[in-house]
This record gives sequence, C-alpha cells and structure tokens, in this order.
Amino acid sequence: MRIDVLTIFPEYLAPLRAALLGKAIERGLLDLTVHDLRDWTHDVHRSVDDSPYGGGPGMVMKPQVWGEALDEVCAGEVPPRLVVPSPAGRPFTQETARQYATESRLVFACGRYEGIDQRVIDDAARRMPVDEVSIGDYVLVGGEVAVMVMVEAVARLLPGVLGNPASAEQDSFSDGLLEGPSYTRPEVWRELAVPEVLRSGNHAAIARWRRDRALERTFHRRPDLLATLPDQALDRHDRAV
Ligand SMILES: Nc1cc(-c2ccc3ccn(Cc4ccccn4)c3c2)[nH]n1
Repeated sequence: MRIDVLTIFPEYLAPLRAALLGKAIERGLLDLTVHDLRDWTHDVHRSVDDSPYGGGPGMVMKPQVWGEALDEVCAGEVPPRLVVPSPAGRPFTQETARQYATESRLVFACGRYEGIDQRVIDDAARRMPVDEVSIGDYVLVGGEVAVMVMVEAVARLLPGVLGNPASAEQDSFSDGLLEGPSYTRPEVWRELAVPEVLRSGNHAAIARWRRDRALERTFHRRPDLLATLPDQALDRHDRAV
C-alpha cells in the first residue's frame, strides 16, 4: 500500500517510521511519503492560511495551495482515496480501518488552524473518493495525530505487518465486543492470582470464560456496541451473562 501524507509539520509524522511500522516500510509492505504542504506555496512567506469569510476566530487554510498539492500528489492512473481528518467527520472505526486496508493508495490531508477551505474537499470529490473522518469526540489542534492513529490502525491489518496475524483477527471489535482481561506470569503477583480457568488447559472452558469477560466488559463500558450486534451474534448463554 502507498500512503501519502500532506502536512505543514512533516516532522510530526516521524514516529510512523519507528518500531513495527518502520519495519513494514523497510520490508516494502508499506510505502509512506510525507510531503510539506508549503512546497506548493509561491509567496516569500510560504503562507497557507487566511482569515475566514463571515468572520469568526482563527484562520482557514487557503484552497490554492491545497489544490496544487493534491493535483500533484493524487495524480496517477488510479485515483487514491483522500482522507481528511476533521472533528466534524464521520467516525473512524475498526471497520473503516478494515476498508482502508484494502485500498492500494491512501492520501491523508492534515489540516491545521480552523480547518481547510471546504472547496478543496468539494473539488477533490469531483475526481476521487473523499472521506472526512473523526477519530473521536474531542478537538485536536490539527490532523497529524489523527493521521498517525489511522495509519497505525490500517497498516497493522496489512498482510505481513503483524508477526502474528491472529492478533488482528482477535482484535477488540473484531467480533463486535471489547477484549477481556489478559494475564501472564507470575501466577500470583502482589497477592493477585491468575484466574484458575486460564491455567486449567480446558480450552472450551477458557474460550467460554474469555467470551463471558468480553461480554461483561462490553456491557459495562460500551453498551452501545451490544445494541449494534446482529441478533445471531449472541447465543443463549451469552444473553444469560
Ligand atoms: N477527531 C478529531 C479530529 C480533529 C481535527 C482534525 C483536523 C484538524 C484541522 C484543524 N483542527 C483544529 C480545529 C478544527 C476545527 C475546529 C477547531 N479546531 C483539526 C482537528 N480533532 N478531533
């Protein structure tokens, strides 16, 4: 997968080249290019923002600079999917990550200030799929952190990136539930013991116990997820938990 990121703070994306994702890039599983949006300015101040029409606080990112940058970065046989982080976007979920992981190209546009002139998104939508997405109900200072979240969530789903593919298959949310608790050695730590069933070797009982803990945790922390589960996702035992 090829990923391009446009930002006025390229250094903000440096962590994407560390650790697991850095290895995926080195192994050619992911092709990541981070572009400095100011490379498409033509004035001596390299300005990218201006005052908002209609008044209001802060500044808005100019359409001209974004237009030229996207024309160049998004050029090619197959138009990429353009992903624009925004507090006003549709929620980015694990399902979004799964869909994005099937794309051959993604371009992420990192806004700053109060956001990007809407005409940039409207113009791009004339020639490529455009998603305005939110990573949560809070307001960040710009799109860069949101892009790092999304790139990590997508890249880990690419074949070969995770050492153990089962991890991605058993993700929280993969069966619509939150993951339950995990344990490792020692058997007792600060007088807290590992649940007996996990040391029993009874794999059916272990699977049942893990599902029960996932159901309990989801019920208490994210009842909204239970409401969206398809009826057949819960068996009679599940409903009794
Ligand atoms: N889930 C999210 C995404 C964002 C996000 C994404 C991109 C930008 C570009 C600028 N800002 C700051 C901003 C935008 C609008 C109103 C006030 N502040 C952003 C914030 N915040 N929370």
